[in-house]
Amino acid sequence: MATVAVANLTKHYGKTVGVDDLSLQIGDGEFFVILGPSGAGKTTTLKSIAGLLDIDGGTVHIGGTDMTRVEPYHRNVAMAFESYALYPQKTLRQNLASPLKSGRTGNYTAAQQQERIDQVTTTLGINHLQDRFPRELSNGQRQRVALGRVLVRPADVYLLDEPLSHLDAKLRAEMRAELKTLGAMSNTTTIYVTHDYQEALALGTRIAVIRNGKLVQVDTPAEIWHHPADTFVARALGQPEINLVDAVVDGGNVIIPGTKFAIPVPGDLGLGAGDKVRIGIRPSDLDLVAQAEESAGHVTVPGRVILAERLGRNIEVSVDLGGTTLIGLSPGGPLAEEGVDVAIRVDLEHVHLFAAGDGDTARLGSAAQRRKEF
Ligand SMILES: Nc1ncnc2c1ncn2[C@@H]1O[C@H](COP(=O)(O)OP(=O)(O)OP(=O)(O)O)[C@@H](O)[C@H]1O
Repeated sequence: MATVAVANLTKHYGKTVGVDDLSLQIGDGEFFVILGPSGAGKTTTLKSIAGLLDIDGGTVHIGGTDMTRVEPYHRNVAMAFESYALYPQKTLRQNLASPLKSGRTGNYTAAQQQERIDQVTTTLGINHLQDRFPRELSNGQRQRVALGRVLVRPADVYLLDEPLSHLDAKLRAEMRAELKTLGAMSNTTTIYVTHDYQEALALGTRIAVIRNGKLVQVDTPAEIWHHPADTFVARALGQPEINLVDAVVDGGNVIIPGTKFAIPVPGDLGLGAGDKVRIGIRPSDLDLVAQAEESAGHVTVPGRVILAERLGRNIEVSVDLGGTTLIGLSPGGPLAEEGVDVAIRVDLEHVHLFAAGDGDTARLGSAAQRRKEF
């Protein structure tokens, strides 16, 4: 177990930005997730912590010790990559035993080795396959063995780079649950890279969202979900994506022009008449009701369902509010039908306000302000 502190980390590949002045503080025993789209700099960050890259600037401390110039071998971190190599001529058990034989992490008796192997293979659901060779395993099983090769070795920090990316959705969900128990069990500091927001929300004690090599927000999954720092973070989480709609301050209300959407202007944000903002509403926070009735703490707006498509367990509904369409997720029923006049109802706490603009714009007000806004 160890803390990890990355300060002002910078790495360029020629003219391409890998990471740019990135700072992260990771606590002892944390399961810390780095979330970001392809090319955001996730792998570059992990490799820098592992010592596998020549960085341009910044420092890496592990367990309070400056490791910036220390060879990877002496950092006592274990890193798993997206693509894994297994020894083809060794069984699953032998593949997992080899990291325990290197000697640098202590000497294990055969019984101790087997105990660790059993623990890891049980967690990963491959205990019954210990005598198989890699060629006798499915891709998903091979990926789990490769992950096992990392986890079997005691290390101060595990660095996992999209370890579930090659698994199908069902297996991924299962493995996610298993990894969570493993994290809780081993108590080792883990830094886990993914571009899958569900994985990030399910696994992370905290999540760092990065974009173009820069940190955008770092917080608990609940904070990131409920108080995204900007529209980029808001859009990165949730499927279907958060609705983002232009709005304007009119009198004491924020309104969406052309619709009956009106919410009181939140205090403390310094908004005045005519100011433009963007409203964000997650589809999962939008309920369909029969009519627009006043309801304390909510905004209700009449509209019409113009599209209803099944999306797994839910129906994705597009509701036209008068030239503005919002997407909602409904469990079904008579309101979730095309052509039906309905109203949408949203808890005011779930109405996000962002600065006006087309690209990524910032959340208005601090998280603390926003929480007591309405
Ligand atoms: N060896 C390299 N040479 C040149 N450019 C690189 C190299 N490695 C990474 N990059 C670039 O640096 C940026 C960050 O890459 P990185 O692999 O860290 O992103 P990532 O977030 O891990 O992406 P992915 O999810 O696709 O793996 C990208 O623009 C990438 O093209």
